[in-house]
Amino acid sequence: MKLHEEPVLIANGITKSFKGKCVIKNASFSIKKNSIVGLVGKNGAGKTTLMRILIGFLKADSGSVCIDGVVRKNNTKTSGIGYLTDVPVFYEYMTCFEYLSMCAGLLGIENSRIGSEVDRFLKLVNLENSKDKKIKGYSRGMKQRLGIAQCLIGDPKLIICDEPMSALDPIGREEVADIFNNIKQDTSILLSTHIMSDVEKLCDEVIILKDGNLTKIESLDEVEKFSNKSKILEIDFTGCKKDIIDNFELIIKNKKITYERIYKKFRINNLSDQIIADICGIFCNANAMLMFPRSINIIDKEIDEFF
Ligand SMILES: Nc1ncnc2c1ncn2[C@@H]1O[C@H](COP(=O)(O)OP(=O)(O)OP(=O)(O)O)[C@@H](O)[C@H]1O
Repeated sequence: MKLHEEPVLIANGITKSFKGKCVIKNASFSIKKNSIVGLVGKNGAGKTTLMRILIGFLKADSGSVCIDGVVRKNNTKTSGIGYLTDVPVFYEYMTCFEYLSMCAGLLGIENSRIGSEVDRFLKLVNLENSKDKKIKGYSRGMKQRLGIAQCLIGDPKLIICDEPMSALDPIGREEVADIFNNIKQDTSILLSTHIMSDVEKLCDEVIILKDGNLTKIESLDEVEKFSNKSKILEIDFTGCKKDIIDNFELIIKNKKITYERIYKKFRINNLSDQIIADICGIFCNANAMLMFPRSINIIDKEIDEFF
């Protein structure tokens, strides 16, 4: 999809310190319409702090935030942005329909429109069949989808989601990813995450926070390269004969692939398309060489190892 070039958010020179420690240093960036932007960084990098400043829950020491063309004063809350915390809390004795209706009312939607509006959001997050169940019976994934519906009320131009997929199982993560891909036609999304495969699957751009400094990756190609750097290809020859394993090692050495060997396991960092093609090529000929590893896996590095 071609991204619309007009930014929905422009942050300029955001700086924030806590007790003399600078967590965000002079950060400037923008978020385009119809885009999904990942915010990544290790624990304590300042992701939540930055998101809270953008939404207006926290005052920056300096800098400005402009939402959809309107510059927000430093300490005012912002309309036009929805916010989903990492662990959303609901009135669990309510049904999801009742809860969203209450939120819609509090946000000033006219009574006559609340029912149809809530149904529209429930459809977007695939909860229409559970709308009359009490929230306390919801799974973690359903609660997360309810949280997304809540922050879509009022059709904000941007939603900001703190670790929206971290606590979910793979199916829950897929469901949330599908929802994000559907709603980005109308709403840009800034999401923080520790999960690099989610970044690769979802994000058009990535903001990296490290030591208070912000850098941004702005093309899909670069996002893919960045995400590849976060992966390790692990080839496990446990149970295989030593000469077969040594032969494999010789082949990858000749191909100048950098690797780490731990007894019968190989770990290959900094994956590229070329390396993946080379490894596939080797195993296409595996039959002739009787080279059958026990497993070949692509795994995500721990976020702290990556940064
Ligand atoms: N209200 C506060 N008072 C003092 N220090 C704070 C406050 N809020 C955050 N910090 C500090 O600022 C730094 C950044 O915290 P923040 O929660 O923004 O990081 P994060 O990237 O969201 O981390 P995580 O991935 O663990 O959620 C941390 O060192 C944290 O201890």
